[in-house]
Amino acid sequence: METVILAVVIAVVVLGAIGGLVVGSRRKRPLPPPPPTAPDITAPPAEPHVGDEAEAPSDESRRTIEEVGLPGGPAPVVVEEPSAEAPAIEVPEPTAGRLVRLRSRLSRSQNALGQGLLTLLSREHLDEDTWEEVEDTLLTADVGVQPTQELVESLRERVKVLGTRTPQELRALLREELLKLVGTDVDRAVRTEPEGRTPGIVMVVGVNGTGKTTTTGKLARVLVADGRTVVLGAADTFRAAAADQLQTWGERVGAHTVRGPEAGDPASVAFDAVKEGKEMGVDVVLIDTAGRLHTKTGLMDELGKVKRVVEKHAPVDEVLLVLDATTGQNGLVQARVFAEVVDISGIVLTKLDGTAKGGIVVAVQRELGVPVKLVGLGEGADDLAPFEPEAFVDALIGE
Ligand SMILES: Nc1nc2c(ncn2[C@@H]2O[C@H](COP(=O)(O)OP(=O)(O)OP(=O)(O)O)[C@@H](O)[C@H]2O)c(=O)[nH]1
Repeated sequence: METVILAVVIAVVVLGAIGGLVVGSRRKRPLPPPPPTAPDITAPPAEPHVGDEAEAPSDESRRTIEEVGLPGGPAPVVVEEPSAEAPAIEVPEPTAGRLVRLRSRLSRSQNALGQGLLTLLSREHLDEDTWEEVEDTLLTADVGVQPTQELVESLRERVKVLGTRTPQELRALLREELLKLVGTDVDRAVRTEPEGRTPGIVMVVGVNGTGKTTTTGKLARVLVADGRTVVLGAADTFRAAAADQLQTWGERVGAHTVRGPEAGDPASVAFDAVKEGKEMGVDVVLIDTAGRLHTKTGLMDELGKVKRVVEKHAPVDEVLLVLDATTGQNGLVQARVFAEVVDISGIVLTKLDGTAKGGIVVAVQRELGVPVKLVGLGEGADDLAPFEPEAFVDALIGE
């Protein structure tokens, strides 16, 4: 019995000791960290990095900023796309009599050339020195050597015959002689009405900055003013802004512009322009070409290519060379080079309003054997005028 009691006591003591150990060891363990609660964020969340999980996509359809109303605020406003407004189509001024209307723009040439000559010829004694001054006046106005000599010779002869001279007689004499130099019996109409087919095809060529793109745009207005329909071809693909510039000119008079990719093939734009012009049934297709530097043979060759490609449709009716009247002799050099590459059929002299060298009209015609057909007398949209020899000479000598 005593043995049993002893065994029970030992068992109780051993169990107690074990329990105490377990409890004791548990108490010594550090407390587990508290469950995470939402922290107060004071700094922006870090940027995601490569390999970070993307947020789970939400199926909820997103609302646009217009749909999210402010609490208690007004109902969301529906913003409507502004309807693209068609630009107003302008009605250009008629072309008849434009040069007469714009003749005051030739005042610089009038003072230097017309008035200069009249003053010299009115001198009582026309000695050698005076005739030399006449010659200098003509040369300074860029009339050119050969035409100057012809004019001086003729004037000397006629003044001698005339004897005493009244200002009216002198004026009439000079008018006649200048008209002879400029030429009155040439067809100066821009050829846009080929027989038996439409559209007429006009190419506009010239060196950068002569006013070529502007002239093409103004010419579209000239044609529209005369009741024709026009498609423009922006084959100046080298200068990015040229196509925009041309398109703006076209839109103003309701003319469609055919364009190509920037730096694309000018010949293909020109080809497409004529194709679209045919499909649309317009009267005239005007092609603006890149302002080629006359020293760059490759570019010049390309101009020839534009013409050849266009002629797969039909012959080009008119090739207009745009020359800046203020560049004088340099303009003549350009004219010569262009004439070698394409057959120039007409000349447009721009910026005659800004020069005293109106005599370039005579010189350039002589140089190319091609008539001046249009003259630029300002930057205004309707400042391009059909060239009329009488109105031009009258403006020079001041009626
Ligand atoms: N005063 C005056 N300015 C003109 C006349 N014709 C054109 N201009 C101006 O000349 C500048 C050059 O004209 P553009 O048409 O851009 O010249 P562009 O020859 O086409 O030049 P590229 O496209 O670079 O070949 C423009 O500021 C025109 O307004 C004119 O008859 N008189």
